[in-house]
Parts: sequence; structure tokens; C-alpha cells
Amino acid sequence: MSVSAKADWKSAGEFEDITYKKSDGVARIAFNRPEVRNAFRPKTTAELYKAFYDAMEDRSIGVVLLSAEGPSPKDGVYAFCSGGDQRSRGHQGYVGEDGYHRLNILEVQRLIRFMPKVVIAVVPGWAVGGGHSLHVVCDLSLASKEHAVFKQTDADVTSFDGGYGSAYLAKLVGQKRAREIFFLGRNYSADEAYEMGMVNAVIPHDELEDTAYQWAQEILAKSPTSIKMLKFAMNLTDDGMVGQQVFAGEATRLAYMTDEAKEGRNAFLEKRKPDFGKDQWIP
Ligand SMILES: CC(C)(COP(=O)(O)OP(=O)(O)OC[C@H]1O[C@@H](n2cnc3c(N)ncnc32)[C@H](O)[C@@H]1OP(=O)(O)O)[C@@H](O)C(=O)NCCC(=O)NCCSC(=O)c1cc(O)c2ccccc2c1O
Repeated sequence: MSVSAKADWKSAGEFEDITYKKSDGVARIAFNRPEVRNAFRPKTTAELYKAFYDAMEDRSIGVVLLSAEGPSPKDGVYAFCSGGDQRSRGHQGYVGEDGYHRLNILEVQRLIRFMPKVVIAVVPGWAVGGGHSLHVVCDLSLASKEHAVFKQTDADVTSFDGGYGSAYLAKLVGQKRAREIFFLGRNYSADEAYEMGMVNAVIPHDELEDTAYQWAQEILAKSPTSIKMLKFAMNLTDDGMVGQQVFAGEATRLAYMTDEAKEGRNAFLEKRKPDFGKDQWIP
């Protein structure tokens, strides 16, 4: 089914390093530091976490677009995200206004991975280092045909995303390709990323945001429970016990909705033995 609805974005909160908007079931969270290729500092990741958490809690939202503002006012170059802001990097991590050294982009990654909603990376330009890892952890990736460039610089700056950024990437593109991406740190175009299975579609730049919104609307027409359970089922085998916990949590929620579960709860509250019936052992 093709959907041609246009977004009517309304601000969903005031931030400094990101923009946050909503339109008809879709949240759009966008990096807003184009002058540094949308590098993230601790303030950026704190704002990302806040916006993602809000989108997760909002029952009207089913899909989140992680995108980026741009191009850079300095040179007109587009970026999705160039990873951790190297000017904020201190002895043990990235240092924020509070003086703490953090690697809190990993908390954002976990929120994207575990939230019961679909997150689409909308990549208008450079996706580099920790910015590359962010598109990898999103459920789907759409890339600008003209401007998206995928690159892993972790090994240039003594960093290593050993979780979703690399090990999960290897599940997507295969071990040899993932090792090439990290060990050589080359630039890959949107078409090359598509060939590798790292992005879902390559879109003409001018149509990128509208296409992402249309993909979101198609997803929103599906069963929310199916989408959530499918996301968690596909995460499960790669996420170990946490994946099982997240999937099982939603299975528990479904069980809570049954008459059987209500009888269990009521019997406890009424201080009597539960009567689950004689023919409830569904084959
Ligand atoms: C992204 C680029 C390849 C773009 O190259 P280009 O030539 O187009 O642009 P410039 O290099 O001239 O950049 C323009 C302008 O932006 C500034 N800038 C770009 N990226 C950053 C950045 N990451 N930090 C700070 N500033 C940045 C650049 O200095 C210029 O500023 P001017 O004032 O001179 O105009 C290229 O820019 C590039 O390679 N950028 C660096 C990419 C990088 O190494 N990123 C960090 C990787 S490590 C990481 O992200 C990371 C973070 C975490 O928190 C982790 C946590 C836990 C595990 C792993 C983590 C992790 O890997």
C-alpha cells in the first residue's frame, strides 16, 4: 500500500542541540548541530534521550524518525551525525556542563533498540563513527542518494562501539564486510550501503523526509501489537537474556489481558482459591 500523506509537523519541545516535532502518529527527532556535522556532546545525548523517552511514552506515537537538520551554514554539507564531539572528549568520556565524563549515547542506543515502536534513521548526509552506529541500531535506514556517506572512524580516534555499532552490524552485512568497514574506515555511498544490506532504501535527497514520513504512515496502518512483538522477536536472539526479558514482558502484558489472569488477580484480592475453569488448557 502506498501512502502519500504530508507531514504537518508541530513542535513537541524546545531543545538546543536537537529539534523535536510530531505529526499524526510520527515523532521526528533531529540533530541540530550541522556546523559540526551533527556531532553529539553530552547535552545532545541527554536531549535525545529525553525526546525518545517522550516519544516512547506517548500512546499516539508509533514511529520515530531519527533525522538531522542541515545543511551546514558554513559549507552547505549535509550530515546525519559524525559521532561523539571530539572537542568534548575528556580523559574518560565526553564531558558535559556538569563536568561528568559520559558515554551516554549508549543509553540512547538502548532506548532505540528496546522501545516498542519503530525507529527509522533518515540519513541526509555523513553517518560517521557513533553516528554510523546510531543508524545501525535503528530498525530501518533510509539514505539520501546524493549526499549520504557511511564511514566508521572509530579506529582513527581510539574508540570502539563493540555492541550494536560493530557486532550487530556484522549480523546485517556479514563478518567480512563489517570488519572492512571498521578496519579500513572507508567512505561508502548510499548505493553501496544498500547493496550491503545496511540501508533499506536509497531516496532522492529532495524526497527523503517525505518518503520517511510515508514509510511511517504505512507502518502506522499495521497492528501495533504485531509490530511491537515482531520488533522484539527479531531483537531477541541478538540481545540474549535482555532480549528475552523485553519480549517476555510484552507476552506477560498480553497474558494480563486474559480472563484467566483477571481470575488469578481477583482470587488473591478476594482471599479465595482461583478457579481457572476446567477446559482452559488450549492445545
Ligand atoms: C564527518 C567527517 C568525515 C566530515 O568530513 P568533512 O571534510 O566533510 O568535514 P570537516 O572534517 O571539515 O568537519 C566540518 C566541521 O565539523 C567538525 N566536526 C566534524 N565531526 C566532528 C566531531 N565528531 N567532533 C567535533 N567536531 C567535528 C570539524 O572539526 C569541522 O569544524 P571546523 O570548525 O573546522 O569547521 C569528518 O568531519 C570526521 O571524520 N569527523 C570525525 C568523526 C569521528 O571521528 N567521530 C567520532 C568517532 S567515536 C564516536 O563517535 C563514539 C562516541 C561514543 O560516545 C561512544 C560510546 C561508546 C562506545 C563508542 C563510542 C564511539 O565510537
